[in-house]
Amino acid sequence: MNTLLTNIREQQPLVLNVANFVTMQHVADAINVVGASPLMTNEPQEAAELVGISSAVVLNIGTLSEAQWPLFLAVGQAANRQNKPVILDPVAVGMPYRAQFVRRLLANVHVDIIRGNASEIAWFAHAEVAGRGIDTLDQTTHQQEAELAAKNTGAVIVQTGVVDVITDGVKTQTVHTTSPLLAINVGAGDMLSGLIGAFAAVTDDYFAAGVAATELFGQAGERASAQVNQLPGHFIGALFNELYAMTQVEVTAR
Ligand SMILES: Nc1ncnc2c1ncn2[C@@H]1O[C@H](COP(=O)(O)OP(=O)(O)OP(=O)(O)O)[C@@H](O)[C@H]1O
Ligand SMILES: Cc1ncsc1CCO
Ligand SMILES: [Mg+2]
Repeated sequence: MNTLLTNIREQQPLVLNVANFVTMQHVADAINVVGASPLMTNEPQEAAELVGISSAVVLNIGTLSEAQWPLFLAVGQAANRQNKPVILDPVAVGMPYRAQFVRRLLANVHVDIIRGNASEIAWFAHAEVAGRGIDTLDQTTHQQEAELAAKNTGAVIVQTGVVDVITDGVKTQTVHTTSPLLAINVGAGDMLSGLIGAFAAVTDDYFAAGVAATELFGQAGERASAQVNQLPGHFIGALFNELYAMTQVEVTAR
């Protein structure tokens, strides 16, 4: 039994998000259906007080602007001061502006978990991968890059793709759920990053949080894909239904 999921249902931790404006609603819904409580923020002045009532912080750079630098800094530093886990989703970090923003962020904020696709994680391994055609790399290379990214950053890395790789640079675990609809759903990665926040909110073991969230999300994605006969237009509702159902089973099975 996934005891972390039970902990989420019982504690209903608040997960604070600096979200992107494309997938914000889906991220809030995903966090909500597994039993945690989402809160989105866009005001640096309230960072300390919102972090104070939160159990994890998710920073997503999807629709970044320089005006948001004080927000990222205030929320990240408040989380560090208050010992709350910080999860980073480095959307398109290979692009130069985003790259220097993330470099600045990592110089000022300790990040506990980074969740990205293979191209994004490769940037943390090498810091020079824009347009490198990373998808042609084989899985062994992906895993080595995830481990190198973990060593470079000191963060647990959750690298998503056909196979998901979770590593702290020493121990590594792979998750083999296969859901093509997850791959094409805009925001699947953002939702997973939010769920990792929900799991990191209930344990200090961020490796375990990364594994549990990735397994849950992958399994829900597989079930939802089957439910809708692989039709993308019906997928998101089915995904929330399956995430919710799996959470209910976990709790009633106690
Ligand atoms: N080729 C694939 N086959 C099956 N599942 C995949 C594939 N690629 C990604 N996934 C799954 O999709 C989810 C999101 O991962 P992905 O790597 O697409 O994130 P992302 O690129 O950040 O997505 P987004 O930007 O849309 O949020 C993960 O659960 C991952 O396991
Ligand atoms: C499409 C898109 N553009 C910026 S963020 C985002 C959602 C995927 O992360
Ligand atoms: Mg993404």
